[in-house]
Amino acid sequence: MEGRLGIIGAGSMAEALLKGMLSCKLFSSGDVFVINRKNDERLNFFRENYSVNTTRDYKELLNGCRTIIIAVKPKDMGELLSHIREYVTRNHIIISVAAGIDTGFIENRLGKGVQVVRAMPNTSCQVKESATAIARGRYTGDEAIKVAEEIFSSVGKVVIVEEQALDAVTGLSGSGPAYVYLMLEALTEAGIKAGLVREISEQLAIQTVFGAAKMALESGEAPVHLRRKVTSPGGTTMAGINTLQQMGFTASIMEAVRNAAERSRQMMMENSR
Ligand SMILES: NC(=O)C1=CN([C@@H]2O[C@H](COP(=O)(O)OP(=O)(O)OC[C@H]3O[C@@H](n4cnc5c(N)ncnc54)[C@H](OP(=O)(O)O)[C@@H]3O)[C@@H](O)[C@H]2O)C=CC1
Ligand SMILES: O=C(O)[C@@H]1CCC=N1
Repeated sequence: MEGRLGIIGAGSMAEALLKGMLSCKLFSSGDVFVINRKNDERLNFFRENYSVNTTRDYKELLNGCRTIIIAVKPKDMGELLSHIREYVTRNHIIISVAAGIDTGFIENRLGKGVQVVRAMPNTSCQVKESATAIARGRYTGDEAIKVAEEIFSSVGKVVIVEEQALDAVTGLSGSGPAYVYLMLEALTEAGIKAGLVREISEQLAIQTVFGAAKMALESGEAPVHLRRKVTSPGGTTMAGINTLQQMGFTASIMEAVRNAAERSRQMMMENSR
């Protein structure tokens, strides 16, 4: 991609994104500038491991880069926006991945009709398998959306949604990898309890989740049909599925996504105070 990329925040999301983008050569490391607030070790780590440029100067970052990814915690957004406000222009493309911070919040604090894209990727960016949703702000042109689409397509799949869908997206696919890891932890422990050694149990659990996701992606069949194919009447799967449902598996997933989406909405309220 042409031009330079500025990344504000040097945490786990920034690293996952950067790793994915560099590995598919969307940007060369010399064209990427990373800034954080105080953690020197983290900036050194980015410089040494990814050969990107690092700075502590918002002016340098904003003057040198047209496309900016903001990856700071939602609670730090207000303070950050007040620091960069004077350097941001209408030519910039500001992409925020912060959960629960809407484009209006960013537009109001940056002023002057800045182009903002709100994105919700997940940490699987690192292996180029993110599920990302993006939404445009009030002043965002088609070219800015294309740039964001290109960035997140380089690290996985992208859907474009209306902004009101982003809390639901956050509860489902933003937080989703953690639900799957929890399931992997549980499957591994269950396998051990059923008599397997840890290494084998974990390997089987991971490959099973990977294989099931790949089937759902590639077979063109709905998950409900794929599930029925595994479940022989009176067989082992039925015994397992019945237990899962008796213990509220579907209900707990529905409630988890609902609660996470609600938390995303709450975060907006907390941060706009
Ligand atoms: N982790 C995930 O799975 C996902 C996270 N997100 C979103 O990504 C964002 C980042 O999350 P995550 O990477 O987990 O958080 P981290 O805490 O790992 O990283 C946040 C980074 O922001 C830096 N920072 C804070 N304030 C400023 C500032 N004013 N200027 C420059 N840098 C600053 C911090 O550096 P320092 O301490 O030096 O200030 C830190 O390096 C969040 O908004 C989150 O909602 C979105 C999707 C998935
Ligand atoms: O837990 C969080 O708040 C962030 C947003 C989505 C995933 N992690």
